[in-house]
Amino acid sequence: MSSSVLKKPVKLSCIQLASGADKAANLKHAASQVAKAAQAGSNIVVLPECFNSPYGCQYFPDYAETLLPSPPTREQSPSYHALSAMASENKIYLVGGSIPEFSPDTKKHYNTSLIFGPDGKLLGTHRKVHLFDIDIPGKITFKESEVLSPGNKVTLVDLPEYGTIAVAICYDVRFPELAMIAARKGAFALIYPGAFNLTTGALHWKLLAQGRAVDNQIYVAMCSPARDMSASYNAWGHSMIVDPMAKVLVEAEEKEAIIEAEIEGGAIAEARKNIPLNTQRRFDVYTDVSASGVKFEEPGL
Ligand SMILES: NC(=O)CC(=O)C(=O)O
Repeated sequence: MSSSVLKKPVKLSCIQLASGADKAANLKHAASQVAKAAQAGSNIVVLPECFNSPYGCQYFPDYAETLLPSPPTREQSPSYHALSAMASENKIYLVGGSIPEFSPDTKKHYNTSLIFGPDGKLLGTHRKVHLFDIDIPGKITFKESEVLSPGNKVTLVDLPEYGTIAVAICYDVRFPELAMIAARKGAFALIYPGAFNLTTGALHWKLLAQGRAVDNQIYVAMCSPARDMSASYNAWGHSMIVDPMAKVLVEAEEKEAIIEAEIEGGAIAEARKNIPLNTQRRFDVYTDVSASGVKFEEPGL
């Protein structure tokens, strides 16, 4: 793999958005923050997990939108149309965080990210593959699988001017295989809209961002909602962009913020030249999980 994984330098930003219960207000607010990031020069903009709703199993069905048939009508998915307009009006690539989705085909709910190009066209979708089911007694219990179903593919999205990004959602960051496959397939950045909490955020958020970066010698962006202590789920915040040597280039605090960093292919090439993991792997000792049987496409989403 060479430096050409990122064709030219690009400004990447994460919007650590403050969202509430009013979906229309959330969409309007997201639009104003995306415009701000674009005016400041960002070409790739990322929103957080469940940016249009509160985060929690009790909310997913009420906030869910229908994305099929594609494109959906405005009634079926106001968020799809709002995100498409944010991308086209600002001429940016937009990783639209995630939204709760209901599929009329499968009759199931998903946690889904929509990725749009500068012309407002949908470039890709990712349904959260690994659902957030944890139980840390006395701290946090969460069971997304009570309401949501998992996606079933690795998501790589081609941004013609720049190269390929991988998009996954929050808990997906804990699974190194997914990141490894995306990096071996040529992604220049792993982008995770996410919403860790005060327990796991303090322990693992930064560690995982740096871990995925150093394992794969790749940029990593993790984009959280702003922390709201009056909400039922308190997001960790601390959105960050990490470079291919695992250095944190920029990190938000807890409150609403836009963080941005210029990223460039030379840093990926240099990391891979100086520490040449890509030529030192021992596939005679262990299996290359990226070599076969990887699912990239999901018909109709
Ligand atoms: N919210 C998530 O999906 C994941 C999370 O908070 C964690 O892994 O911790």
